[in-house]
Amino acid sequence: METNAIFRKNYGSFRRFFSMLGKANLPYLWIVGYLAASAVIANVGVSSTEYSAALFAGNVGLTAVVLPYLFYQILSLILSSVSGLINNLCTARMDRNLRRMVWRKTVSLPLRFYENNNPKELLSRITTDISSISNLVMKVFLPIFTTAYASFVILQKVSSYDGALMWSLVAALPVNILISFILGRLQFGVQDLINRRNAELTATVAERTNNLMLIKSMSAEAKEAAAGGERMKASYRAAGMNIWITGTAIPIRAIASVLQTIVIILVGRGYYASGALSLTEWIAYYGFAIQLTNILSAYCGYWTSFKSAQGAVDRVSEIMAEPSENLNAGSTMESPAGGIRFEKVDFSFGSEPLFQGLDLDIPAGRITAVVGPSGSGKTTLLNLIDRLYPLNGGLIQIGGKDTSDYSLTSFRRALGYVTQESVMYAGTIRDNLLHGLGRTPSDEELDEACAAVGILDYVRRQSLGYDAPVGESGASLSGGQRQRFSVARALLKKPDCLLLDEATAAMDIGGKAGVWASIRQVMAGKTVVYVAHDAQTIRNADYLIVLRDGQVEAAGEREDVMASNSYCREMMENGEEGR
Ligand SMILES: Nc1ncnc2c1ncn2[C@@H]1O[C@H](COP(=O)(O)OP(=O)(O)OP(=O)(O)O)[C@@H](O)[C@H]1O
Repeated sequence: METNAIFRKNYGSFRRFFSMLGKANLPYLWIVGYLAASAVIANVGVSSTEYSAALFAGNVGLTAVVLPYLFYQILSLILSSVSGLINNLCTARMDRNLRRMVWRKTVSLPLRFYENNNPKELLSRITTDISSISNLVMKVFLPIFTTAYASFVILQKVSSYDGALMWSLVAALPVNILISFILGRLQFGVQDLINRRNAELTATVAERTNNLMLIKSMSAEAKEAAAGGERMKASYRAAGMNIWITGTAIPIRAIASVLQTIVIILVGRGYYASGALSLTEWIAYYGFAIQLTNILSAYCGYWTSFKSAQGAVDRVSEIMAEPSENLNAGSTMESPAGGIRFEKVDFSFGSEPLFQGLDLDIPAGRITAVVGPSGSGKTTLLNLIDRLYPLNGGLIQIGGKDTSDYSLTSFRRALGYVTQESVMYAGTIRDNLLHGLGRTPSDEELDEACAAVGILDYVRRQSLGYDAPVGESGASLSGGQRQRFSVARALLKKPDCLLLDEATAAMDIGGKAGVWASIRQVMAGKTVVYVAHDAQTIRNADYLIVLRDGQVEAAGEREDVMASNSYCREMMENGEEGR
């Protein structure tokens, strides 16, 4: 999306970029090794050029010229291979470290961040953009030093032949630099466009492959194929522009290089003709001048990478500059026992407020159902209790203490929360049950939790038991089975406060009853808050809260509210009819 905050056009934030690099734990030792190897290569290159000049000037003495020439040639070859290897290793390590850093940041950003930025586009941040940044460091920033040193060594040598010659050579060099600079600016714009188009394509493919079932059930294959095709066409167009610009740049650079060579010859020939240079020096001068041109042309090619990476730098450093959730600030929540109180809570997702001055009491040690029409704010209420979003105003207390006083990590660990989606990851049943648990329970304890939610028989039927894979996002499980494992995972936390968002909605009637009997038993004397949509589930509550448009319409003992509240009565009547 062009309007996406990640893509805001705000280039040039190098302070943020260097602060990001500072945190990335770069492979400094390898970098020093690369710089040292480059310095040695520069000096070896000078010796090698001088011996080759002597050789081609007719000095063919075996020990004085030929053997040293061969020695420096071979040494230069070996050192160039080693330095190339180190450079590639550095780039790979930098990729790894930067990806780790951005990924750590990504998972620690507040949910609010993802309201404004498409999470799927972050895939490209972690893949393509990080590669551009590693390239930028290894192919642009470090070569500033290696190129400068190599140029210095060469110019120093030329000036040892004749100082004026050295300055004439320096004056002749900027032709190539100017051309590369102009081409670099052109390529930057196109490369940035390619990155954005690829990010959009990745986001589309990731989202659609997650929802293949919907696409098939809606017979939307042709429409989705066409929509994906449009994204691919946009990527292709951007790549096509890049190919044209790069294709045009090659002959322009070649012409510039020929012109440069002519200028070099014109500059040096006068010195040779006047006898200021010997034949060997004249050949060496030519070799040095060509080397210098090649070094600077290559560096100006890196400048193109620099311009291309600027967009990536901006996007990634913007993510890194986003404030993370402060997970560890505050006191440690030992046990969220006690009633939950909302005091004048204000909350909104956008400009429209969802809750305004919401006051609400959820009793301790009892089972409370939250009901209400779709969109009335039930899920958000649970999310706010779990502190997944910061409040705009007011406070939420548990047991008389402001929940924001506790560290987020200890607070969320102490609460059990089964969300509406029953999220499962690719992995084994055990991986999913232990996710975020912070301890390794015995198989007996796992059996107990699975028996409580009626899924133990299923586990026993698997030849691998708890080590059976569940497929991508739990694809090999039914909706009801996913919910049972999700509830088991929450029960294994042994929470003093359990939040359930339609956590039994996909289960059969008998299964629901069994799971609720277990929840009542396991959570006896502890606080349970759940969102319910159907008559059967409502019956499991002791206490009932009816939400409507972000307001509490009714709250009290279940029987009282069911008898007095029109929404509940209607719900029960529909529920009875349905059975
Ligand atoms: N991440 C979000 N970004 C923006 N608006 C949101 C977000 N989540 C919920 N909303 C809006 O907040 C309101 C309350 O949503 P919520 O999911 O809490 O309702 P609900 O009562 O749980 O609904 P349902 O019974 O359908 O699950 C809705 O208008 C919804 O559109």
